[in-house]
Amino acid sequence: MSAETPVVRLPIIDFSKHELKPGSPEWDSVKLQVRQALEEFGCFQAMLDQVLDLRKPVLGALEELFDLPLQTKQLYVSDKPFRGYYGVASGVGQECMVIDDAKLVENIERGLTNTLWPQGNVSFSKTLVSFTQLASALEKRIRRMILEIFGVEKYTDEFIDSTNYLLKVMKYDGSVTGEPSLRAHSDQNLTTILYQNEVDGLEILNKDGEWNRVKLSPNSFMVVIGESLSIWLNGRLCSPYHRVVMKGNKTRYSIGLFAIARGGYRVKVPEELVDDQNALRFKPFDYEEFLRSHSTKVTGGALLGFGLKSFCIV
Ligand SMILES: O=C(O)CCC(=O)C(=O)O
Ligand SMILES: [Fe+2]
Repeated sequence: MSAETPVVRLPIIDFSKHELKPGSPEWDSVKLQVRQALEEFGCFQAMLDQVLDLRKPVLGALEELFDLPLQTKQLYVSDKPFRGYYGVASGVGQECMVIDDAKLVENIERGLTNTLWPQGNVSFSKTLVSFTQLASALEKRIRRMILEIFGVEKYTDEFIDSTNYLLKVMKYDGSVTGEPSLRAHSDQNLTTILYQNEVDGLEILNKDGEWNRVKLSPNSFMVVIGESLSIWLNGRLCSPYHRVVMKGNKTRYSIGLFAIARGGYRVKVPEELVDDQNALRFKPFDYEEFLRSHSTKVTGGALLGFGLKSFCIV
């Protein structure tokens, strides 16, 4: 079955224009492309000049990290949901590490780098921080565009200010079994920004219920809508189902920045998105409360925690 999976080329949207300021014609043109891509796929590729500059250091840092001995990687333990090293638990050759509140440079430096390299590793920290900064700036721009698309831009600052970022680095061993290395899921957070090495593996479920392999461009980040944002929009955009299936024996590395509604912030559908034609579909929720109450599992290394929509459905 797996050898036949068709390839989908997701739209590539150019974010590298320097004049890309809210209100400019360039901004409006990119916003329109974002809308079309999200309505069709729930995801797209965002092209940025700086991505190619970061490619070598980021992929190098991922290899350097996962090449460490297992005992060293296991020093990065979890004292909070999600944070930590998750290795080979799934039995499908996937390892990952999650750094919470990655927005804070100190958490990368103090939490991860200094645990794994007690003598320090400045270039490693710098690389992950650069990725985090570029990806989070892009995420904020895209969220602003999405709110404008639905005429609720007045909430942009409050919404963005209530966001935490989580950084996740992943390694997938090659496999020929056709079994997913990361099982099918939709991201439960707000939005996800992904990047990978040259080894493909990501698949998304299209509207006809068929799996498509995603061919990712080396100069672009993959942008994915999560369930929290879909709920905030009263269901207006859909979060795509996706998984990772490895083919062949090459190792895949990926890195993701996950925007998450901060604990204490109630994710609530704006009143402007509810009317006679659009009944309120979701009750307000606190994402951290959901995680706590919903026996969230980090299964196979995925940041899952299924069931957000059923948790808050009206
Ligand atoms: O490795 C990837 O590209 C996808 C990872 C993913 O979907 C996730 O961690 O939620
Ligand atoms: Fe995902």
